[in-house]
Amino acid sequence: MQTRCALVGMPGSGKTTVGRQLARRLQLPFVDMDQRLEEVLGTSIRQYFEECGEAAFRDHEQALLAELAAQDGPVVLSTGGGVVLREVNRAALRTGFDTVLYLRATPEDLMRRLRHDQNRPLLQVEDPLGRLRELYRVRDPLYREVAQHCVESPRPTVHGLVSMAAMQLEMTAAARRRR
Ligand SMILES: Nc1ncnc2c1ncn2[C@@H]1O[C@H](COP(=O)(O)OP(=O)(O)O)[C@@H](O)[C@H]1O
Ligand SMILES: O=C(O)C1=C[C@@H](OP(=O)(O)O)[C@@H](O)[C@H](O)C1
Ligand SMILES: [Mg+2]
Repeated sequence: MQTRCALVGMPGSGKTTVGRQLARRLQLPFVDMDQRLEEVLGTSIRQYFEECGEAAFRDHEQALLAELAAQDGPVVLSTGGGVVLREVNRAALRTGFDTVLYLRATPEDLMRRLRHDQNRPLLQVEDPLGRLRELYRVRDPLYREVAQHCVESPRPTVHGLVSMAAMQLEMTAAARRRR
């Protein structure tokens, strides 16, 4: 299948894990924005946040998304959870990709997954669940605004999410062919 798909969602929703497996299943090139940014910045995201701050990170994220959105050719793109915060990024997602999928998960589920994770700078706080709830309150409407489809399940497994995402892309591609 030839498609340009982007995955959005909260940190821990599975964008990186599901995106990689989805790309493998559909035999499409895979790009993870955070992995690319770590290569460009020459350091980990967490380290970069600590040394240069979130705003500097967001500028690099915006520049990379603009570059990726201007390319053509099939791709599965896993974004970082905060990419939807800037309107210019939401516009790039809308214009640069055929399909944007929102991997939705509740703050409580995300907390269970990320309890021992030290790589997400925004969650290295005293009350990470409170932070996740606050991020979710602000971002859930933005993910919904930018995505055509919401991929969710009460008991999601990575395999289940990959299947749901693949099905959604097949349906979108078929609808496009009929038009
Ligand atoms: N649906 C899921 N069910 C259980 N664990 C998951 C699921 N999605 C992701 N994970 C796990 O949660 C962690 C964060 O996933 P990741 O793909 O890095 O999320 P994101 O890129 O959205 O921040 C990883 O350890 C991953 O294996
Ligand atoms: O939610 C966020 O603002 C961020 C999420 C991270 O990516 P994941 O969503 O893959 O964790 C990474 O881009 C950075 O730490 C900021
Ligand atoms: Mg990720």
